[in-house]
Amino acid sequence: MAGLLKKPVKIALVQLASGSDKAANLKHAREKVLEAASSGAEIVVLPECFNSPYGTQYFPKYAEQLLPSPPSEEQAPSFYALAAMARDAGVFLIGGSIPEREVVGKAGTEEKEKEGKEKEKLYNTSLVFGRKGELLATHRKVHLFDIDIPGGITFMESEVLSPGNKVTIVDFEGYGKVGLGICYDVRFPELAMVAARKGAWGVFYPGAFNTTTGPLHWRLLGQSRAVDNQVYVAMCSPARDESASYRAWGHSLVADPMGKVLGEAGEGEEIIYAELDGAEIEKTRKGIPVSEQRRFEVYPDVSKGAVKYEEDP
Ligand SMILES: NC(=O)CC(=O)C(=O)O
Repeated sequence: MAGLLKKPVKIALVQLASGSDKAANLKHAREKVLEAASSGAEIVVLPECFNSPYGTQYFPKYAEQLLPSPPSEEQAPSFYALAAMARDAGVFLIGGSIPEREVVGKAGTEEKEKEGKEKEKLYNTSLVFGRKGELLATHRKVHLFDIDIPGGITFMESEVLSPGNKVTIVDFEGYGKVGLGICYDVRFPELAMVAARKGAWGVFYPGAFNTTTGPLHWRLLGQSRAVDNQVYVAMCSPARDESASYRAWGHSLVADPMGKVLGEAGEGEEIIYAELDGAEIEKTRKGIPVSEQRRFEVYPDVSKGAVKYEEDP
């Protein structure tokens, strides 16, 4: 009987170097996605904010209107570029994340009349495309990155962004289901736990940790989510740009269901490949059967009850 991961799959994490020129970033991402596909990858992942520099000052300028369907290629170039990359490479593409603009209170609506003007909300959003370039899922970063470490880093995504409100699980036809989170989401075990208990074989995180938190937490969190749930975990970072206001940690990595790191990048641009096999999930779960040993009479099952899980898009 096929397990959660229905057949072995090769994945690629593209630790992309990007800058301030959106068109150049999209072109470069396309080259790398095609390169990964020509090396046999069937699922390709891009980093958080791969089409822009990362920072609250950049989100409004780079944001595109994406949903329910993008207005035009001119207004949503990243959406169309990602769809074309997935189609031309023939891969499942987890398109990192990009700043998204949602116009609320449209002209003529009651909300608009009350407010007297159109308003907009911004999100940090990941788009997932299938092999024919069709949109499979969208995930808006649920946990906004608001931290203040004296002498380290202060970052307040919530000054500009609104959070997403759902757990995202996407079905890759022929392979099975994966969960999706963006960066800071990895610090919240519940998202990965819900996805795993709903049958995901892996959890994918486009992310951009930094040089303060990255050294201690990035790898630890990736391994923790893998071990907690006995699933594969993949985390894909941008390459470090020493001249940027936000210096990404890099170190894109894949952890297996035992928590072993199968591949990890350095700080520069690089593609990390890993071959994933569902038999590893079954072997781990047979040897350490935590999923049968849970004590839901002692604590609640977070995958039950008030879980927001909407069909995508
Ligand atoms: N950039 C993030 O969302 C998260 C991060 O850098 C951290 O948690 O540390």
